[in-house]
Amino acid sequence: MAAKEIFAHLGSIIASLMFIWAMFQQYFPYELRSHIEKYSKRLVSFIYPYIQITFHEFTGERFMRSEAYSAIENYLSSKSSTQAKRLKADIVRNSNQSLVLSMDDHEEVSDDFEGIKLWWSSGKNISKSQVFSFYPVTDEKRYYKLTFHKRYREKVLGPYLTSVLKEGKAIKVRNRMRKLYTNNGSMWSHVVFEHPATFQTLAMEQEKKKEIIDDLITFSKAEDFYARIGRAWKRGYLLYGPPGTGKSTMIAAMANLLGYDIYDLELTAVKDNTELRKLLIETSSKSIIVIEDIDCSLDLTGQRRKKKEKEEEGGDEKDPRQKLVKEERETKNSQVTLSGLLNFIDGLWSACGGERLIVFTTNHIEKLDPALIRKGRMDKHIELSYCSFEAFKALVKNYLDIESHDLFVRIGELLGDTNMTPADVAEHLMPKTVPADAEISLRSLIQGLELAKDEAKLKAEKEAKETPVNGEAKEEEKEEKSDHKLQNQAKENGEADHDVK
Ligand SMILES: Nc1ncnc2c1ncn2[C@@H]1O[C@H](COP(=O)(O)OP(=O)(O)OP(=O)(O)O)[C@@H](O)[C@H]1O
Ligand SMILES: [Mg+2]
Repeated sequence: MAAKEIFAHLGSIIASLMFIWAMFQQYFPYELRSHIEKYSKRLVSFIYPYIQITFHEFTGERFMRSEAYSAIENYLSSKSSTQAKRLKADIVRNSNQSLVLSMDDHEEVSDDFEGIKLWWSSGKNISKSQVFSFYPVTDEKRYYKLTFHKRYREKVLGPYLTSVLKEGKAIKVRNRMRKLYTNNGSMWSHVVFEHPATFQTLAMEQEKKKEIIDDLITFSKAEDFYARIGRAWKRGYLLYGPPGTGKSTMIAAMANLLGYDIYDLELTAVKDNTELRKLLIETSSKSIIVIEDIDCSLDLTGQRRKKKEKEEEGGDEKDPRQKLVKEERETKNSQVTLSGLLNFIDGLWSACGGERLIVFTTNHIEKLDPALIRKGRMDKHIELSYCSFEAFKALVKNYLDIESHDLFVRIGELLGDTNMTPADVAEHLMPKTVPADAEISLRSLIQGLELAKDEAKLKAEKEAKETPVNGEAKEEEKEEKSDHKLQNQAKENGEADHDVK
């Protein structure tokens, strides 16, 4: 009964206060009112020891959302979900479509920074549009307000706000939709990148996998280190191995691990070095620039072939018409040169900020120019090879969800004797029935392995028979190889960066 009376009283007091406030606003002359408001605010700030900072959603240019506001929104999202009672929910389209909660208007959450207590509250100002319309548009201006004791002014304005903005931006990067860019001539176009590959699902030796993950994480956190030693914040990876051993899969896993965008650069579609420069300058920070099958996209053997061509055509060049035709053909073929690419890996990066990984893949590492893959350009060389027993166990855990089986011993033996790629092994392990029957898949794998072993044996026998006949050809090949070696040595001795045209 008593509580009811109190509420009744409270109600009437609030009603009277509101009435007085309305009268005050209506009948007090404007000048007087603003004076009273000004002085009352001063009085309040004199007694009230707290400082308030407001961060508006839109500042200056009306349609530009304030960066600080969205960073704070992200920063507060984790705090709001545990503290605020009224929340707003929204779906963020990232790799796992998570639900993001933020605090609703007029909610408050507290925060703690080195023992300092602070309060964040959200609110909105509603101003009616001045334009007359049948559907009056109300203009909502949201803001966040930070309140703290004036004693901590310096600490809050400096380190605290910096850390809030930094963390907020980092959360935004984590939540954003990632993109896969491809170049169409000299333009990038992009689609949403949603590849499910992760390092957990990647089949390779555990130790090697851990080393790569550690390397990537260290790189992504080393901004200060790279700045201190005066190097551009970039790292080159060369992934090599036979087709179907997981090179492309690993690139997707890298992007998923670090939350980077991917720029899949198709060199054959790039006209010349100028276009390459333009494309690379347009790439954003936090990205992986991928050039697949580098040996195929860049004609590294071109130099030698052109020399031979010149020798053959040496006599004809006196004829100006033929010379013209030849030059024309050369300019048509002239695409990106090795030196153009090298300049980019080395030169440009120092100029534009932000972290970048550059990944080359190839099936034939021996064909690559040593200038391209020396340390500093391609810092880490990763070999992806045929399926080992350890890699098989990882695959079988993913595909069939088993960790041991009687047939594993036989499979282990066969994997040691034959070269089968993880892609082929994976194909055998694909469930063939619903529900999956592990035994059927494993037997199919054994059959496949036995077949591959027999084929390899036949091939070896055939080659052994043909060897004496092909002896001369082998000799020639050897000569070519030593020729190549000599060239490479010459390049390493200082003229590494010259054009290979
Ligand atoms: N190490 C691996 N772990 C898990 N799956 C793998 C692995 N290697 C290959 N696969 C499977 O095989 C398929 C082909 O692999 P991927 O495209 O990565 O090969 P690649 O090395 O890029 O081949 P290519 O040289 O022809 O481009 C993938 O879809 C993937 O599912
Ligand atoms: Mg590939």
